[in-house]
Parts: sequence; structure tokens; C-alpha cells
Amino acid sequence: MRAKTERRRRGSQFSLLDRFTSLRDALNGLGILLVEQHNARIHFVVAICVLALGLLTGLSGVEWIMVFAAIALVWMAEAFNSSLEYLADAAVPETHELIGKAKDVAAAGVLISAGFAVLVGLWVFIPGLIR
Ligand SMILES: Nc1ncnc2c1ncn2[C@@H]1O[C@H](COP(=O)(O)OP(=O)(O)OP(=O)(O)O)[C@@H](O)[C@H]1O
Repeated sequence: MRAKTERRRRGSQFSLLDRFTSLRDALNGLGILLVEQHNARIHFVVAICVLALGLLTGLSGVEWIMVFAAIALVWMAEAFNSSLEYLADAAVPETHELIGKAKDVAAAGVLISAGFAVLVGLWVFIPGLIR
């Protein structure tokens, strides 16, 4: 068992070092997403393009908030989807109907967030289309 997990089990006190370790772990997760998950790389390129387009066209404050919310939502969904895939593959490496369902439902979460992002993109960049 990792030392950190052992400390948590004992109900250890607040430690700034532990908080920095958590932050490092989360950044490591972001790196894993970008390196190992092809969809995450596509989300990354699309997000950069959308941000560049936003700077070029000069979005309003509300439009920027919607764009950032859409990007964050897609990244969150992708992170949870990938995390579930890693867990499922570790727990049940062989084919199992419920693992298939779990992965498909998690992928549906990404699809829903991507659909919202597309709507935001249309609302922000094609004025008059959805207003
Ligand atoms: N162990 C399993 N048992 C049953 N079906 C599975 C299993 N693993 C994967 N599948 C099916 O194959 C699909 C793709 O699973 P996989 O783990 O390859 O994800 P992926 O191709 O990396 O997905 P994504 O492109 O969203 O990252 C799943 O949605 C599921 O329908």
C-alpha cells in the first residue's frame, strides 16, 4: 500500500506537501490523457483552434465564459471516461458485457459534452444561428 494511502487510512493531519503531491498527480493525469488518449489530443487541438478564433473575433465576456465552460466540460468528461477505461481494463481484462456497457455509457458522457461544445461554438461564432 502506498504511504499516502496508509496515512489517509490513519486519518493523517493536513499537510501542504501532500496537497502539492496531489496537484502533481493531477498534472501527471493530464499528461497521461494527452500522451495516451487519441481523443484527448483531438480535444486539445480543437480547444487551441477555438481559443485562437475567439481571440481573432473578439468575444464578449459571457461568450468567453461559455467557451471555457464547454472546453472544461469536454476535458472533464474525457478524463472520467479514460479513467473508467483504465480501471475496467485493470479489473476485468477479459470481455464482459457489463464492462462493455460501462465503457459505452462513459463514452456517451463525452458525446453529450461534445454536443454541448458544438452548440456553444455555433452560438458564439455564427451570430444569429441560435438566438
Ligand atoms: N472488456 C470488455 N468487454 C466488453 N466490451 C468491451 C470491453 N472492452 C471494450 N469493449 C467495447 O469496446 C469499446 C471500445 O473500448 P476500448 O477500451 O477500446 O475504448 P477506446 O477505443 O479506447 O475508446 P475511446 O476511443 O472512447 O477512448 C467499448 O465502448 C465497449 O463497447
